[in-house]
Amino acid sequence: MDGPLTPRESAKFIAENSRDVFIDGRGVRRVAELLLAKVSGPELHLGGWKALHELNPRAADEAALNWVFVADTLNFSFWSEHDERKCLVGYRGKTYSGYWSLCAAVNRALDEGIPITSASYYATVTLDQVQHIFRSDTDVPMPLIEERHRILNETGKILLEKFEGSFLNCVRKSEKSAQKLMHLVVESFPSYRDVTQFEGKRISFYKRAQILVADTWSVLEGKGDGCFKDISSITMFADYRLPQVLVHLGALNYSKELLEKLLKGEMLSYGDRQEVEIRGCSLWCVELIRDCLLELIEKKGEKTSGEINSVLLDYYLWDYARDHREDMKGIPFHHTRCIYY
Ligand SMILES: Nc1nc2c(c(CN[C@H]3C=C[C@H](O)[C@@H]3O)cn2[C@@H]2O[C@H](COP(=O)(O)O)[C@@H](O)[C@H]2O)c(=O)[nH]1
Repeated sequence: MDGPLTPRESAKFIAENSRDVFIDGRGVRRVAELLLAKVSGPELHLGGWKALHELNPRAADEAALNWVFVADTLNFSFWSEHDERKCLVGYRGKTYSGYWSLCAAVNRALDEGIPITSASYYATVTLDQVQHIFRSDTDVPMPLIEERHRILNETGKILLEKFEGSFLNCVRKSEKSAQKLMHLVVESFPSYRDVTQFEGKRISFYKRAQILVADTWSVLEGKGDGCFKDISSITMFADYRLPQVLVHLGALNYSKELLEKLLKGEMLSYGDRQEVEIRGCSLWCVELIRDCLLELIEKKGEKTSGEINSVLLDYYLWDYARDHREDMKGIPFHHTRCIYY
């Protein structure tokens, strides 16, 4: 049986058949113009991954890669039912929420001498130990903690069996191809298989596999084993924050019926038609924004600080969403509880 459509093909197909989510061409252009002003700055540059984020590793070595692998293996579902009651992790004098609470907990564990980024440790780590490592400063635990425990054991065992316990060996097997690495990760590690159905077709988003490739490229600073010649083939990562910021910026719209559902905080299940439309149209929207931005750069002869691709646009828009949380309060994000994003 042939595989699912690629994320890019899936997104195009979904956008062409979507009933409740719509891309706004004028909004796409407005976002591209917003980004045009940033193309020569640090935010739309590979170096921003380290320069702008104090919890990310500084190094570009095997240990840093294994840090990225654990972080992206657990990089899912941080949202809480009530925003005022959520998991928080204090680390080195700062308090972190959401994805950053995961990174803070990993760094806190390493500081405490717990080798949480070593496969030989997390392949057999117990649920009690995982609950301690990812403990919250509030009475709200990190969501899906049992799933995180199961996935750590499963992933650690496979990394030991197939890649001598180091993600560097997985990267080296992909021979500097982003696509080969993405597919090797999806084939080897079940929790990365972000695949579902839409209108009778098998589609893929591979959100965590794609962000793992992107973070590998970033942590290795695009050099050596991380010099992916095809990094531009990686699309944005279909999570629950990007749709929210794209609606906020006017590039994406929801039908009245869907917006009402989201405003009520109704759950959508992984693979539901509307959930797939939100993820697919967001992905396609970012592809259109990237095309428009590259046209504007060409037309205006703008100097860029390196190649502009969907990975960098995604990172920028995700950071923008974190920095504009207050302004975006009125825009709902979809509530899906799953291990894929
Ligand atoms: N599209 C996209 N989704 C991303 C990321 C990240 C963090 N990655 C990079 C960002 C900085 C570092 O440089 C990391 O490399 C997390 N997420 C997703 O967001 C959700 C968590 O959101 P909140 O609850 O607000 O923390 C959850 O689904 C999580 O999977 C990204 O970059 N793009």
